[in-house]
Amino acid sequence: MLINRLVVIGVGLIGGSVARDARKFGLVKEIIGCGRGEANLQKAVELGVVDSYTTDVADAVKDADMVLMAAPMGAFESLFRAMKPALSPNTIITDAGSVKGCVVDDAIKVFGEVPANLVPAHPIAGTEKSGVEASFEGLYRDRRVLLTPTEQTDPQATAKVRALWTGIGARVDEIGVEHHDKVLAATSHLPHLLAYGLVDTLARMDDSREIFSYAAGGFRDFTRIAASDPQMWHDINFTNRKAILEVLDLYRADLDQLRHWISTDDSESLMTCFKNAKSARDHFSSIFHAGKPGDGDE
Ligand SMILES: NC(=O)C1=CN([C@@H]2O[C@H](COP(=O)(O)OP(=O)(O)OC[C@H]3O[C@@H](n4cnc5c(N)ncnc54)[C@H](O)[C@@H]3O)[C@@H](O)[C@H]2O)C=CC1
Ligand SMILES: O=C(O)C(=O)Cc1ccc(O)cc1
Repeated sequence: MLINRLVVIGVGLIGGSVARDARKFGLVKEIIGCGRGEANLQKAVELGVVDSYTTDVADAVKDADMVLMAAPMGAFESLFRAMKPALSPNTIITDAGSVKGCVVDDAIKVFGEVPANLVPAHPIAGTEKSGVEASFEGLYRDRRVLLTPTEQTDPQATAKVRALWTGIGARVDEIGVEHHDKVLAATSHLPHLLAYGLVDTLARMDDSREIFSYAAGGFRDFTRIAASDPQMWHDINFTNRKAILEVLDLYRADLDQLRHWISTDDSESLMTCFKNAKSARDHFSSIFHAGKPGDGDE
């Protein structure tokens, strides 16, 4: 048995999916859910995702072997504060948040240093749905999980978190915190921002009903992620502000360039751009894993 008592703070899509598989693969003896929404936590017990729950964070973590934080990024600092008085030095703290620099920063604010047993992590798969009822077994089979241990992180804690993810079928890599946030700003945070922005722009147009009713598959592909949880994406944009602004500025400049080519009838430049993009997309699609929710390539 890898973990005696696992505490999942935020039993939603991600926390619930990890809990389901941790149990299925016999990695945990007991799973305690913790969060703010009692109805969701009760549902988690009914579904067998957790064994019991509490809304009191200190109570939840006091005898935990591992705490998995799977709440929106904006909640992390107050969660660290709430767990601090009850944490044992042997308890491993890990998370599933989409941004990693803010986890380290929040931990330093609360604990005065990066705790040796903090192993920041990010599973790079999910869906646009939220809540425990959206969680499912197998979400992380063959999916990538990035661990971002710091210099202070105890390698044994990292090994245990790695074993949890590999135990539920994920492929685990380690990467630096800052590098993680830069890469994910480009491949995940920017596309979500663009999808939200486009849908909002079109929804505010006079003929929006007609626009949406005649939308083809391409529009659905591009905007599925705009149905994601607004609170979660609000928090991601502010906690990864610097990296997102950098890549957004780059993209804005390239959009202006596209506009310029169209307005000046520069057919050659537009064609070159589209050909380059197509060959890059064709090349990268061979390394995507198609056919499962959350891979962004359905
Ligand atoms: N949705 C996705 O596809 C992915 C999400 N993530 C990250 O995982 C985390 C959780 O996301 P989801 O499971 O999708 O969200 P979710 O909305 O399905 O679940 C989040 C849970 O956290 C609870 N919660 C909210 N505020 C809280 C607080 N202050 N204290 C305790 N619990 C609180 C909510 O009640 C909910 O049960 C986020 O940090 C997100 O960035 C990471 C990878 C993929
Ligand atoms: O629904 C999708 O396609 C996603 O991109 C899910 C997702 C959302 C946030 C993450 O940090 C990682 C994956």
